[in-house]
Amino acid sequence: MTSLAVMGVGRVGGEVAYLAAVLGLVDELVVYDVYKPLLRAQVLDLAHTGLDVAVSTDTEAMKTADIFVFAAGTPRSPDIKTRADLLEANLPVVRTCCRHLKNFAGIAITITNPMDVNNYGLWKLMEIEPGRCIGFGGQLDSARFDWLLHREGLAGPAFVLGEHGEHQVPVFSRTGLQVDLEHREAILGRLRNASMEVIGGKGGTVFGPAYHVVRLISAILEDRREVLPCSCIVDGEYGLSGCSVGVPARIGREGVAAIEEWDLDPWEQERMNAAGDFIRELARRFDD
Ligand SMILES: NC(=O)c1ccc[n+]([C@@H]2O[C@H](COP(=O)([O-])OP(=O)(O)OC[C@H]3O[C@@H](n4cnc5c(N)ncnc54)[C@H](O)[C@@H]3O)[C@@H](O)[C@H]2O)c1
Ligand SMILES: O=C(O)C[C@H](O)C(=O)O
Repeated sequence: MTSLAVMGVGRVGGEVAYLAAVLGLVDELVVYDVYKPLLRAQVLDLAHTGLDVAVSTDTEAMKTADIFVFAAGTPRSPDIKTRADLLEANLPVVRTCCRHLKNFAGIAITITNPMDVNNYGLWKLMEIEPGRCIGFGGQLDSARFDWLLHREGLAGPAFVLGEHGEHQVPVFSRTGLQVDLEHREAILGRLRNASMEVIGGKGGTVFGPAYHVVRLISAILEDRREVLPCSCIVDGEYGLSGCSVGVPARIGREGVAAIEEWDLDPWEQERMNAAGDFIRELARRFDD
């Protein structure tokens, strides 16, 4: 019996629950949303698929789920410039939702922005092992990086580390491509803005995040030990600590089985340092 708990079943949380059910990844869904009409609608809509998946709204049952997905809170609208600007709105949501998940025994996945900061907050508030708290965003940024490279007729392994935000770090040194610094900055600029056109056009990003979150869930449940760019609580890796930041993580049934230490070039390491400093400063809010 595999159980997936989803806190916040709006655009992304709802789609993750639906996809996990459709793909037969889980036997049970435990869903919750503070907005009761939406919660009721999502439960009914899932039931009307006729899929053989039990759906519950019992938050107590979240504590024993195999995977807990945190997607509750405010998303960006076009007038909210950066994901970090969501901290004031979403910090109380993290605090409220995690209060009753102390010592959660499964794997937690943070989606809500600012994701890296919130993943650190989830880890602190839930008091679980660092490797069982995974922040989602790097896979999506990497898919966007790959898409941008292809549009320029370039191709190569595309990974994005660092912050899921303004301080993201596309790892050009692993692409096998010679991209000069000016061109790197131009691509980084496009990466930073990649989601805004979607948000402006349809209210929020859905397909991209939900697809990659479900890939992450399946990597965990199937113990694939695949290397995925995820936000992890670091302890000296890449010279960073005291924060959760995007790094290449080997993902398996226990969560983060290992963090890979890649050789970064100076342009990349400088940006990793800036990402760590930026996230660490914001994450202090969870140290109170
Ligand atoms: N990490 C990523 O790659 C990524 C991708 C997409 C969206 N996001 C982030 O995920 C979050 C959700 O985005 P969305 O588009 O699904 O938003 P949404 O508004 O559609 O859904 C959020 C849901 O959270 C619920 N909620 C708010 N406070 C709650 C609480 N205290 N308890 C339970 N539920 C609560 C709301 O009622 C709403 O239904 C946002 O912060 C967004 O920026 C992150
Ligand atoms: O950009 C956002 O605010 C949503 C999400 O983090 C995304 O990258 O799609």
